[in-house]
Amino acid sequence: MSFAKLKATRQAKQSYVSSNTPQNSQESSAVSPEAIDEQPVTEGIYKSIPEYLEIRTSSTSGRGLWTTKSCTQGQVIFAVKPHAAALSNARLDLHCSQCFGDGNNASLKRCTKCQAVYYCDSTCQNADWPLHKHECAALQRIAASGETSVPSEAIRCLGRIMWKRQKQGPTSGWTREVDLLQSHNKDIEPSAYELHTHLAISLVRYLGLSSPSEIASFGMASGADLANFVSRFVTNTFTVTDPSLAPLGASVSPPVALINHSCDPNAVVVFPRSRPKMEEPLMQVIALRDIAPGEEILTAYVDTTLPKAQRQASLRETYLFSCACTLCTSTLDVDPRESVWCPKSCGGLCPTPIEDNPLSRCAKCRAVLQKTDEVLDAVRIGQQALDKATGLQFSDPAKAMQLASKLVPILKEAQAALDTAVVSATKVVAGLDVVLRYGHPVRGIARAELGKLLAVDEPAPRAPGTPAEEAVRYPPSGARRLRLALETLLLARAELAVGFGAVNEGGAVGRGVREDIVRLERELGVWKKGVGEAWRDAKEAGRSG
Ligand SMILES: C[S@@+](CC[C@H](N)C(=O)[O-])C[C@H]1O[C@@H](n2cnc3c(N)ncnc32)[C@H](O)[C@@H]1O
Repeated sequence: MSFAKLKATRQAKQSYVSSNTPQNSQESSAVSPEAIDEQPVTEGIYKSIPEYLEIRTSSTSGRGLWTTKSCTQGQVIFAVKPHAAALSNARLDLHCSQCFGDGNNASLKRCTKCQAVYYCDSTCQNADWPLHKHECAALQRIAASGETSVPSEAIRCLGRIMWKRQKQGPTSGWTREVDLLQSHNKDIEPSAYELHTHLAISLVRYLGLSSPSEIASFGMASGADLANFVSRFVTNTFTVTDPSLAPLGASVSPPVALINHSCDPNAVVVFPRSRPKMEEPLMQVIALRDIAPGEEILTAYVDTTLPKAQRQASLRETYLFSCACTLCTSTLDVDPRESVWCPKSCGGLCPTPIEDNPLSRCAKCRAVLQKTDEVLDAVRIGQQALDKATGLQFSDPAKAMQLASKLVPILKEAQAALDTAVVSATKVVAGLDVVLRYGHPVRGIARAELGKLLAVDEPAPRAPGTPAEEAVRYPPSGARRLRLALETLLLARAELAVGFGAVNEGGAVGRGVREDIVRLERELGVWKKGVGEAWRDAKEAGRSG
């Protein structure tokens, strides 16, 4: 197709006609109803989006998805397989490159040609072959050139989209959806421009293109088209996660990418791994709360446990907008994301002291926060530890897993270490409860982890104290601890069923929690029986004595 024709096709795709305004709008909408002015022409595309979702366009946030029917909390609003997905380099030898599963701990089979990707079995390998045959040749070419590392997930994901669009053709629905992804090519900052240029150059090399004219075989007319394509990728890419939310790689799904952002979202995108493996990785958009007809579906693009300044900076840098959601415009005295618990334990919060203004009081009881230097140090050390742990999870997940698995035997042997871990996990859960909406998958996962820690066999359970002592002891010991573990896991299961979808039973983690609950109920039954028998024995001994 000629450049002029391509340009005309693109312009036709981007011409929008007027539409009705929505019936009503709710508080978490990214845009006010007055701002909704257009409805894009989308005939023949976005077929995976259910009929009750409408694409509407506004001058403030572009296209978005609006529901015309009520959605209930925990409902899967829609589920799609991404147009393309690629595992991160650190995950290549740990997961199947087709279904993204971990092969259920059985050994994965390596592609004998490129030696870079792995599969569960020949079924997964055959299913991936139509795309991997191009990728395999590209990876072999890159290795033969003396390059020791495999191209990044971004390049491999972009490569997959390019080969698929070559196969589908420029006018196919699949390609049109990709071409309609929002691009910020014209507005990007110089630093982002460098990143895009670097990605585009690496992509050209990966695809093995030796002249600009070869781009035409991918339905693109010029290097500028390629740069635009890269820009679209950056704005619309999603992280694929495993069922416990650990990052696995990058993906692109144009239907899901229609959803705009809010820091107080009414929906989440997760990969609960609830379907047969050939349908995975499947992205599922789940309602975090009941959503009324006429509301916009909104997800969060950034970590909403972060303070506003960090969220805004991240949104501006990658997505080029300033968020005006309910959370960002709220005038609350104290944001739990930037506060510490009241020193008098009244349940209130004190704004985190800052060096310029170390005086901080509890917003509820007005108690003054003492030792602010220590608080500032603790915040700094905590942030450094978090950055380090997150960095390791991305760069070397195998090492992160190895370190975590080394912890388990330590916890099983040292009561004090186990109790400290329980206390820390409890603080994480309490913190997440005040910053994230009920049912958010991060809350569900954290609560499941706490429940599992409480259920670990105590190496040296404490002898019971007086009822008054026991009432304030945390974590409790013995049967009280097991009961708390059970209650925590029941709460976790309920939250996971929201965040990962009710029909998915909370995804793989939710299903694991259900098994833990059954085990604990059995164990508690044994405790009860044991205690009952001990009472009976004692009574009988008393009678005969
Ligand atoms: C993944 S796309 C979302 C769909 C996009 N609106 C479209 O028309 O294709 C992300 C882009 O949408 C816009 N956007 C998303 N949420 C927004 C919001 N709350 N306010 C303003 N713009 C938003 C920004 O331009 C952002 O870079």
